[in-house]
Amino acid sequence: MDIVYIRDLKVKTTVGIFDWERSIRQEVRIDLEMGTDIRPAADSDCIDHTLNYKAVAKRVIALVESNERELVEAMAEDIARMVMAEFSVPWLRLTLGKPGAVRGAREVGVSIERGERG
Ligand SMILES: Nc1nc2c(c(=O)[nH]1)N=C([C@H](O)[C@@H](O)CO)CN2
Repeated sequence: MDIVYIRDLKVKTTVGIFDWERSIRQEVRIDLEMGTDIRPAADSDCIDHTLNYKAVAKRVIALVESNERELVEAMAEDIARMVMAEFSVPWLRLTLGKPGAVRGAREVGVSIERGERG
């Protein structure tokens, strides 16, 4: 299986368990790897034959910007389900991080893997 990826996608959203976090928008950082077969696109050199990372990124940004969750776990699962359903992705690995959320750590968050690798 091949991978189409989006790395270091930064989006502002409302996420967190504390009252002060419910009233602000903070940045989350997303890495997304999506399983696919790139050979049809490699042979045809045509965007219609591949998983369009720009289209996926636009949907992820729209979802995260409009999403309000307490936990990064919930937000990560929302993104994974949307990508798999809307783009027919059979397998993905997603990291959702909150930069600077914990003093002394560059980033905290979750990494999840969903679906079957072909
Ligand atoms: N496993 C998690 N732990 C924590 C989360 C979370 O979403 N998942 N969230 C927080 C707070 O919102 C934190 O990010 C604020 O600094 C704490 N732990």
